[in-house]
Amino acid sequence: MSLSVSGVSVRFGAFPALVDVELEVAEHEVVAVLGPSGSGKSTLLRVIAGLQEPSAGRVVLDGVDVTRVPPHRRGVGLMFQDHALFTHKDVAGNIRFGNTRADVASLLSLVGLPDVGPRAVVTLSGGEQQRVALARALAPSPKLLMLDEPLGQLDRELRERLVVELRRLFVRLGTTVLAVTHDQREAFALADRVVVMAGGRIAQVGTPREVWEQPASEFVARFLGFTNVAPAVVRDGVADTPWGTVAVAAADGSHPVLVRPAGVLLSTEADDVTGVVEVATFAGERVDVLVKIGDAPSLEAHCPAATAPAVGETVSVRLDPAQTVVLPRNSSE
Ligand SMILES: Nc1ncnc2c1ncn2[C@@H]1O[C@H](COP(=O)(O)OP(=O)(O)OP(=O)(O)O)[C@@H](O)[C@H]1O
Repeated sequence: MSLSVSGVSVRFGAFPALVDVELEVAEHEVVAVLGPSGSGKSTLLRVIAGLQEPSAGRVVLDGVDVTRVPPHRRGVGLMFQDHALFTHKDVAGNIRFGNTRADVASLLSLVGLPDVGPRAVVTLSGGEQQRVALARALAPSPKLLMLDEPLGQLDRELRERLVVELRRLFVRLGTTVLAVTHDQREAFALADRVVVMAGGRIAQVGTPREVWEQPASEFVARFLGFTNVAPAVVRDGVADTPWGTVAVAAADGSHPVLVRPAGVLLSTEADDVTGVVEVATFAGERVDVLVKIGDAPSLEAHCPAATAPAVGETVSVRLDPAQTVVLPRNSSE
């Protein structure tokens, strides 16, 4: 099922929860909606599901305007953050609640739990309950499946495993999926495209790679976890940053600049810019280092473990142009 959201706004009293949101999702596409708490992700899902009436705008499913169609007639499935299984029913009973004619055995084998039908819900682990909730959401064979923080409550290791399973399952089923998450790694692993929201607006839409490589604003860059963002003055293809100069392809003027931690090159050879290692955190194959250069904000560097400097060491700092991104000057945040 294809989805088109156009000009959707939602106000709660004077508070604008969604502002003129435009979003197109193609049939079979998996899209993740990403953003900080309160940015409007759940509200957007609720508008599409028909649980929240928009103050303005339209929701179109497969070419049909459903803005005034009640939720149960939209053919969309919704799985909420707190998966809200009925604890007084067994697993099979929970799945049939969504659809009395559901093929419980196939749905359970689809989510990798073939034998749990007769089990009491409370005897399942958190991850198993999450999968049962997914099986229940899939029971009516929705053409558009919407998931609100599908892996929200689980620990990181389980989430990383389940997200790969979910992705495979969606590809196999060919269902159009819209999934809300506040975790960028989860969004990147799950989705064909991600939508980054900020303050009720869409801050960026793109493939995970596009968003990672070229954040649309300083806000998006910081939300993705990049901390090396600072104002720079560009002249003749060279950006003057608080951490030294670096070649960039940008017009002259002031721009925020992002330097990815892998592009902060540290060495013990004498060079123009030097700093002192404040923190060195072992992270397996690499060491995450914070370097203090004069009064500049601390600079994060990812160093190969074999050559990483120690705390207190003085190091030369160079910035790799290939890992430097000039961000738009007038970011909306
Ligand atoms: N029924 C409501 N009445 C008033 N304000 C609301 C209502 N529902 C949501 N809001 C507000 O709208 C904003 C967006 O809420 P929403 O739940 O969509 O955010 P979110 O991005 O899903 O956040 P989270 O990641 O914390 O779930 C929040 O500031 C929230 O407090």
